Amino acid sequence: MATAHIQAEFGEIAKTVLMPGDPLRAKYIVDKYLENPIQFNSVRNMLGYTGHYKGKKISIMGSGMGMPSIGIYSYELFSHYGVDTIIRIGSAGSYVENIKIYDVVLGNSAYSESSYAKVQSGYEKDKSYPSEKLNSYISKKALELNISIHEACIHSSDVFYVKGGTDYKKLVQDHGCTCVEMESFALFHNAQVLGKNAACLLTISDSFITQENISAKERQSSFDTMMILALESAIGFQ
Ligand SMILES: O=P(O)(O)O[C@H]1O[C@H](CO)[C@@H](O)[C@H]1O
Ligand SMILES: O=c1cc[nH]c(=O)[nH]1
Repeated sequence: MATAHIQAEFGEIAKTVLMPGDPLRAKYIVDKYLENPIQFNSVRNMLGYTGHYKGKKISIMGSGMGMPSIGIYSYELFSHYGVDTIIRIGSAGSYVENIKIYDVVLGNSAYSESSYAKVQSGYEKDKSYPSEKLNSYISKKALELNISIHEACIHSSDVFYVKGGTDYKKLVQDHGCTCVEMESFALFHNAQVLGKNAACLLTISDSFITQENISAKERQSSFDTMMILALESAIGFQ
């Protein structure tokens, strides 16, 4: 039965879902990599599809931007549709010199100022964590595919435009954050409370160090290295 945000019937969504923030990034991956895709969601234009990659069933769905949005979709996927594993595939801004534009980061923790986890279940800490088993699988897969990744702490921010600019050096120094995005703290938390698996792969689209950034079109359709790592990890981990 449908939810208020996802129109799919039970069984139409695979056990493993890849989630970019951008629904058009979801469509790009589906068009390029999936066999026989079927669209299961168009509510609010949050496009979701199920198809096959190398013969294995997999779903790809946009999460929207920010923790409230991925909080809703990931919760419904895990608790209502029987999804076991979500791998976020996002863009991020680098806070450190050695993580450069187009580098791929695998989050080993997410620091946040957000109240998401406290409101959701009373969790008071400011870091949440991915599934260890899933992360170590992705890490092994990256080695096997000769894809270089940084395993690092992510800053999950509620605010894209910070007055006066983000004090990123303080976030690096005080919390070990290496890059910023806006969803993984909530995704990791939902997976934790529901006993499911979550991980977050990011491609660097902006650098706080060099001020470089890539276009909206590139954020939609140029993250193939991360996409291949996510697809290969998803089908192997199932
Ligand atoms: O490219 P996505 O996956 O949306 O991720 C990042 O991009 C958006 C901001 O531009 C935020 O959602 C942030 O987390
Ligand atoms: O949240 C984000 C995502 C990409 N780039 C940023 O600077 N912040």
